Amino acid sequence: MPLHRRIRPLVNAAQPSPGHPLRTDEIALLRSSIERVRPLADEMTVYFYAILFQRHPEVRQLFPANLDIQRDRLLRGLLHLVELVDDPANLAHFCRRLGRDHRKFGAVTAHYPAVGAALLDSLARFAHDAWTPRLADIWSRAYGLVAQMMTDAADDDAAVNPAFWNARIVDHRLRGPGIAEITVLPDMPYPFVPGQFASMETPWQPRTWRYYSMAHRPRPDGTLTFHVKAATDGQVSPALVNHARAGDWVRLGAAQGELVLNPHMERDLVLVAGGTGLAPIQALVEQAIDLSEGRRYVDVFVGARTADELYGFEDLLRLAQRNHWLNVRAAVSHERIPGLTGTLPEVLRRFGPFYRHDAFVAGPPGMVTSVVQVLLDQGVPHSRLRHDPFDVPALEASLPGRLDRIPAQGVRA
Ligand SMILES: NC(=O)C1=CN([C@@H]2O[C@H](COP(=O)(O)OP(=O)(O)OC[C@H]3O[C@@H](n4cnc5c(N)ncnc54)[C@H](O)[C@@H]3O)[C@@H](O)[C@H]2O)C=CC1
Repeated sequence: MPLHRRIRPLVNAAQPSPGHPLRTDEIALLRSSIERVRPLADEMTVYFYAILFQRHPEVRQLFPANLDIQRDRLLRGLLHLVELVDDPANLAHFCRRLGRDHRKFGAVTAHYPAVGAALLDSLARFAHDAWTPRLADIWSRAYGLVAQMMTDAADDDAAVNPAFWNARIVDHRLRGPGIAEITVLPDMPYPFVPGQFASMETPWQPRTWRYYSMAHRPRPDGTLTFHVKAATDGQVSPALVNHARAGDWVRLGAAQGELVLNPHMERDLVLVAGGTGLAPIQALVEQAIDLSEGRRYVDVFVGARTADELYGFEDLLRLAQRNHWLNVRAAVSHERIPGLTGTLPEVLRRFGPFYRHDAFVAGPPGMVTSVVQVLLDQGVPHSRLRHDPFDVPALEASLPGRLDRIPAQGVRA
């Protein structure tokens, strides 16, 4: 049975049924307890992992050696779940994605109670006197529901997909300073739609997963190409750019992401790519070519810091030469070159307004935030703006209809 038919609405102020739905007053309590621990988030997450690993040492092996990013994600995930608690459809969507994605960590049903107990004990400790038996009961039911939805989704997914895909690097080429285009061949068919991304684990940082978008529509030969820039403070992307070679193996989690075209919509499109955010935008351009056949105009803006980093632009120009409805423009922000100079938000202000368009934005979080603001100022409604808060997608990726509520923020790979 599909998951959405299995879950009952979480909120039911009139008729609370024992053990399950949360009433409005209970949700308010849940939220106020989270606000209470929010300033102590760092200490609370350290404590959470400490007691979890002390009680269940076998769980430690599921996590990367360096827990810093993971710590950050736990609390953000929790905050996000609490934010969605009165929105059953989106909560189910989020838990489903989380449950499916957690399969790659080897997270089995048996671990959920251990995590839940550590979580409640941590909340109890850091909420101090605000923690009451009633609050403990509310949290316990909320956690139980989330864990149930995640395990159901994981079970459903296990019927059709592997927990992860092994993929062999078949091509590795440098496209700019510190930028590589890496093509892999998964050992089994890898389903995705253009604009989505995969999580990737490399042999150089076991159990550390980073996110990279497929730069194309699905191909007949099943290969996948990613754009990777070696972040100076990163652990995974520098290894992928500088050490990975054809013949190396990586692992991929299931495709995710909401940066996807609705094939039934025919509005004009504005697509904005900053740096390696070009990957999903290029995939959307390919799909628009398949779908549109000139039924709509597509404006693409590609931004880079320097001309050397403006890889991939010529490929787009060639596509534009063959498709009159496709316009592509590039902007360079940290160098003066003939053509467009400036940051993407500045350039979009010059070319807009795009209020009749559907807008898709991909790139560094700061750029996404400011481009989204420019588009909102130009009258693009939230409902027609799509972006993935890319650096923490499994936990905070935008949900249909909630795009306006999700901040773009995060850490570099
Ligand atoms: N689906 C998605 O949203 C995807 C996101 N990404 C993310 O894109 C980023 C790419 O990084 P790089 O290639 O190093 O980009 P970058 O730092 O070289 O910047 C690319 C462009 O964005 C502009 N920009 C950067 N920060 C800005 C800010 N705060 N305000 C306005 N404009 C700004 C730059 O001027 C330049 O035009 C990574 O963080 C990666 O995680 C990558 C692929 C897909």
